[in-house]
Amino acid sequence: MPLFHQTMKEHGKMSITWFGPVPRVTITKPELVREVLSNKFGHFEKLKFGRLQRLLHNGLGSHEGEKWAKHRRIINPAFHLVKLKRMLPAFSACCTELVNRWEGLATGDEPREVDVWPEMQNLTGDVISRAAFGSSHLEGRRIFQLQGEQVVLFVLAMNKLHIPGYLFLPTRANRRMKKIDAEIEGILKGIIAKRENALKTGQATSDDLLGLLLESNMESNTGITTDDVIGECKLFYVAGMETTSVLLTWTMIVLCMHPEWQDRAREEVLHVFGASTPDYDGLSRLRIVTMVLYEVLRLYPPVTVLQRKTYKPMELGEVRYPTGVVLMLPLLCIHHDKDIWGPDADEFRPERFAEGISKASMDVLAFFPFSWGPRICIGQNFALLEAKMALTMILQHFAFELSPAYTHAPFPVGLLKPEHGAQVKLRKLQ
Ligand code: HEM
Repeated sequence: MPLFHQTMKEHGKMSITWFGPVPRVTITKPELVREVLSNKFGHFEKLKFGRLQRLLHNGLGSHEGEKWAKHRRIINPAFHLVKLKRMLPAFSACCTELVNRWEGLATGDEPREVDVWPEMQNLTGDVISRAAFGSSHLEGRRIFQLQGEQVVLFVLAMNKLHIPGYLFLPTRANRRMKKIDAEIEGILKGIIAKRENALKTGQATSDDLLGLLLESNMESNTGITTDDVIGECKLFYVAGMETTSVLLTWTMIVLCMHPEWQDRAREEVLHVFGASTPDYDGLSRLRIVTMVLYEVLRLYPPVTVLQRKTYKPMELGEVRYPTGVVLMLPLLCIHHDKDIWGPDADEFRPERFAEGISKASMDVLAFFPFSWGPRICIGQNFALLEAKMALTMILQHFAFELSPAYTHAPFPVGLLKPEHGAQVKLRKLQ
């Protein structure tokens, strides 16, 4: 993030820049970041991208006030521990498919080159489809392919948003975005109609996310509408698929760069599970794997910057802000701050998490890859469980190293992605 880096170098850790007529204040002191994210007095709101945002999703992540509180209350139970445990067979089924496909590729003694980034996108898209739609997950597959394309078009359109009415122009990209949106809505409406019929005749369980949303949709007055259900389903693909896929991608890349940690993680996995399918209790006991995932989330947080806007005049850290100021919280910079993490802040050292998050740095508030406060990521336990399951099964079956074709270029477009892919050589373990 060269702009943040340069601004902080020239003007210090707290600075102001202008985005056209909008003042943007960068805040990097962890206690101030925490104050913004805890939003005790409701003075901060999320940024709105209007029509463009609705083309991508219209769910929990963009709601405010009562609507947000109601949706969060309805969706929360889908992420309770007991529900997550029930999702584990779906996680392992998706991972088994991945391992089988890779085993088919890496036959013989020769290592086989694979770009693991699209592989991880497929995996996490499959996992979300199963968790959200249960038995209709195959129909959901098409959605994540379409949503993947929509995210790319969304990021390109963001750069042109300052041209008023741009979205209404019949450019090729705009027409494609609308077509994708219509196709996704069509698939979701089909899945929803099928499930509603099944619910009415008492055939379906409400265990998955769609079931929970529809149950609430059927409660008159207090429930949510069918459009809301569609908005939330779209969001789950955007929020849950790309984030976890980049976490897994960076984890594989970093474990290639640090084979000693790959060996340690594999030793632990084989010690706990041998060749068996991972279960919940075993996954919760994985210490080295957890330390590795935390250190990857610190160095390569999928979400690199959070943004909020002042909704009313307010005071923060002895500075008084008017309405409409954008507050930039560059979590990537805070995760790399040498004053907080020590002189080796840029190095991969999972052992800093050996005694948990609270002892990893000089400031317990400085690690927040899933954000903080009331709007903390609803899927963080889901994502960590999924990542542990996938990494465990990969380590059980393969050793991996970087391919000469790989170029290290973390690239923050929307999320922190590998600009030129993630080519890795896989060797099947006997
Ligand atoms: C490594 C994986 C993930 C990371 C790093 C991550 C990170 C985040 C962050 C930083 C936010 C806060 C955004 C903001 O306030 O501006 C967020 C919100 C959210 N995340 Fe995640 N996320 C991950 C996985 C998931 C998964 C798997 C799901 C769903 C299955 C999910 C669903 C959501 C939702 C619905 C919100 C909005 C919550 C609200 O506004 O109340 N995320 N995530």
